Amino acid sequence: MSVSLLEIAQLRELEEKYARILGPDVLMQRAGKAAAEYIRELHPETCTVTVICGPGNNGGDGYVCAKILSELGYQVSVVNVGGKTPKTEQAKEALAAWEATGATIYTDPYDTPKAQIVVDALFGIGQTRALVGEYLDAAMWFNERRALHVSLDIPTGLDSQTGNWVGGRAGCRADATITFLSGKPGLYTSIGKDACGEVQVENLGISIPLTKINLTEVKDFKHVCASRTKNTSKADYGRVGVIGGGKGTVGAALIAARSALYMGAGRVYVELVEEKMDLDPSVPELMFRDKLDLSEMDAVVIGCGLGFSEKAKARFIECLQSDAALVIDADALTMVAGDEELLSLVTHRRAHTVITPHNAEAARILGYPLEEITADRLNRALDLSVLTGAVTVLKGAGTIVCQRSSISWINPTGTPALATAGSGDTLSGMIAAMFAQRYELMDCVLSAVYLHGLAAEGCDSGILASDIAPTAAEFLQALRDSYREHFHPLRERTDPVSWED
Ligand SMILES: NC(=O)C1=CN([C@@H]2O[C@H](COP(=O)(O)OP(=O)(O)OC[C@H]3O[C@@H](n4cnc5c(N)ncnc54)[C@H](O)[C@@H]3O)[C@@H](O)[C@H]2O)[C@@H](O)CC1
Ligand SMILES: Nc1ncnc2c1ncn2[C@@H]1O[C@H](COP(=O)(O)OP(=O)(O)O)[C@@H](O)[C@H]1O
Ligand SMILES: [K+]
Repeated sequence: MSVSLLEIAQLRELEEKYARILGPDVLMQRAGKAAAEYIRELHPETCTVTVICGPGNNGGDGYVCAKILSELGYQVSVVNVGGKTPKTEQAKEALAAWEATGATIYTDPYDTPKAQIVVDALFGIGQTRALVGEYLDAAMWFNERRALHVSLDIPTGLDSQTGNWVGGRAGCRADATITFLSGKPGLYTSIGKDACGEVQVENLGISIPLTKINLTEVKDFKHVCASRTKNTSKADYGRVGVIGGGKGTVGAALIAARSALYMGAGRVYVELVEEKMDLDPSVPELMFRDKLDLSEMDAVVIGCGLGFSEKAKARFIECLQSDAALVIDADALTMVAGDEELLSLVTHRRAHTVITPHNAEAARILGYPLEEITADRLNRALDLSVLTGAVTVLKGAGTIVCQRSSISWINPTGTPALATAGSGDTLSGMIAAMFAQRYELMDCVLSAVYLHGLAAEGCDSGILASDIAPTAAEFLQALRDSYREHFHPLRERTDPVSWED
């Protein structure tokens, strides 16, 4: 099962339920304690800490955390930013408990002594409007410190749903975020990827319900991680066809095709609509056809470097009418934008269909300005799946995978090293390879997206698109080794991945 990411309404519901069951302040006490323990893990040696607290329950968490850290021997300064009375009873009590220690309460962080750790407890999921005044100043103070920056629940200013800044106003940037009850979608996509630093989820001893938004984990595609049976041949791993080859962009189809081979497709064929090639000397395993017999293909990738010629469009229509699993990428996506006939063919497909737009392609298909996509990538991915009936892979930092049933996954892997020409083509080839090997629909998509991202972990740049699939294949092998080890009846369980549900 995936890791659930809860939306605000679901978090509020849980909060109310457990306030009734456990008492109103128990979750805040647990959150503050978990935060203090997390900070101790990050910096076991006692040191100077400044906690900046806002007017709501996030601030309450901050007061509880401050008191526990102080009891652990850290030298803690606390700021009640703006000096107002907290808005909730629990937060008032938490402030009173800190005051009872006799420590100074600051109202302006600039008055506090220098600290090695700064803790952001300004706002959490209750922030509804852009930061202004003393709160904005406090967030700027936080960012300016040369210290370890820790945010409680979410970095102040971040929209926990979309991963954008509330009201477009930048807030706190943390090195580490401890988030309570469950992960939230905004921590794992868009600006959230930068603002949170390392994310630690602390469920506060509460059982978290399954939800429609998940963070992908390896267990979500464990069937792909099972070893192949030995008595097999290439016929068991299917045929992938890649159709591209617009003038000057042959490479895109070759990259996709090569990736499909690395990810285990039995045979891979290439059809170039405008160009002619019989052999790719760097990948002689690829086979070239003037026109693929679509009925022989298990999976087809169309769009990578395809161009927009009449011939390309006619071929796209034939693919849409075929029974092959189809990955629609790049130029084919642009063709669909504003073309009712093509869109209708997409929606009427019976075989598996995946669309892999980046934000700009998503904007074209939906007919929205780009900003409306980036403002809420999760909901726009859902719009795309509803419009097309296809599984949507909305690419970018925190790629979103979404089904029409409105179940979504945010992919946790990937780095800016993937922001290089051709890496999307690689992903399309990888997805098609999984289809050719006849895994279940979501196993195919989630595994390809996850492994594609994993291949770039630890790098900011310096990766060529054609290097991604070979590295992803190595990671897949490591997962298969771990899986086999785990389920081997005679071996000790030492593998790092937990495979049980
Ligand atoms: N959901 C839960 O079950 C738990 C929540 N806890 C904490 O409680 C937080 C949520 O608490 P709250 O609902 O009090 O929310 P916040 O602490 O985020 O504060 C919201 C308050 O600030 C006001 N506000 C919003 N934006 C503002 C702005 N830009 N300038 C000034 N005021 C603004 C709101 O009107 C509201 O009164 C969570 O993020 C978490 O830290 C934890 O204590 C433990 C459990
Ligand atoms: N900053 C980033 N962090 C994580 N993944 C990224 C980042 N930038 C790009 N990617 C990934 O790289 C790929 C780029 O695809 P795309 O934009 O279609 O490139 P191309 O058209 O050159 O093939 C996508 O899988 C996307 O999710
Ligand atoms: K916060």
